[in-house]
Amino acid sequence: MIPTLSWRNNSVVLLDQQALPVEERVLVCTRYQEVLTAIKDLTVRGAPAIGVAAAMGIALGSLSLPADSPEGFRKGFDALCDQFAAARPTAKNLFWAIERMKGCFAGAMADAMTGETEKVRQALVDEALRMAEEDVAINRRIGRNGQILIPDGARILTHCNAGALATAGYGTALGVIRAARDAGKTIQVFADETRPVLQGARLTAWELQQENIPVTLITDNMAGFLMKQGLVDCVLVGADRIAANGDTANKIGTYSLAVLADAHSIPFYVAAPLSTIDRQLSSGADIPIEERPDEEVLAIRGVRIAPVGVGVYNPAFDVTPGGYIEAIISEAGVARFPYESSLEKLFLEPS
Ligand SMILES: CSC[C@H]1O[C@H](OP(=O)(O)O)[C@H](O)[C@@H]1O
Repeated sequence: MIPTLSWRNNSVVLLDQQALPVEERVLVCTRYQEVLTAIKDLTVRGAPAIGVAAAMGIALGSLSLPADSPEGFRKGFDALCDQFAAARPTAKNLFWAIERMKGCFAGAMADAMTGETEKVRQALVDEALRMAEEDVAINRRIGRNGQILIPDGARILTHCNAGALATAGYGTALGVIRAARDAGKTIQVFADETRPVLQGARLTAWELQQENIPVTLITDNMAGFLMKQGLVDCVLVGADRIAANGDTANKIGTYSLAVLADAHSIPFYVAAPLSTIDRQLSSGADIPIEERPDEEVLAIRGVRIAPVGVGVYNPAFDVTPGGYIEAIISEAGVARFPYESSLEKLFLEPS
């Protein structure tokens, strides 16, 4: 599979996720503005992936920053970071990645002050590439930690795409599925199509098919009936921002799945790197929820499915209270309710 994102000849190469599954094509970004647009229009999407994409975009933008003065160079860098911070509001990983790039810049400031801006530019590129590499390793650890929860023969329902396409590789929720398969377990996946942008139908179904992982596509409104028939053993999803008490923002429709799973006594798991956890947020009440363009609801691939002029509400995420979540799987280990303490332990005493 073409990598979700990569750095090639001072350009950011993105697998164009708007074109999948019909066409596998890449977008070669030679200017940071192209990366910024790609994040906004979901050419690249998924919490960890947009973090790494922003890091690469900032590194790309730094290559053309005017360096006639250290102050001007720093102001230009800060403006780059601000633009990427405004791209999408919900995924904590985006802001975590930007802070990491700022830390790298601060660490190289001595070089910037002496006009060694080429060293700073290279340090930023190296940091972005390191983040991409680390993300895949983190996802493999999430997979190992999570697959223990997956019984042989499990029938897993997932929502949206929390796979290699949502990360720098391997995936979070789909990373757990890959790890369970690699542990020799027989699994099958039910993928919610995930209206309105259809990440499940277009991306998860495609991604799992690439690896011959059995996947059955369902529409979002079928999940409850599937559970009632006893056809789901667990629900496994990704996350975009997790509050200190475990309240989790994820793709719209996740909360509905959690309530349905609770009603049918089906375990509901969240898989996410520690960079998704917002330790400053005591609950999910203040997680910013992105509202996206009406067109995403009014049409599918450009074909209008609703009358002109109808009102539209298009929140891209919802928040699942921590009490509905059986376990949160990270690279540092598995946290269980109550999350105020168990999540903090992951930061302090990784297993
Ligand atoms: C591994 S995080 C993936 C996460 O991001 C998705 O949102 P979007 O496709 O809008 O970026 C969705 O919430 C996934 O669970």
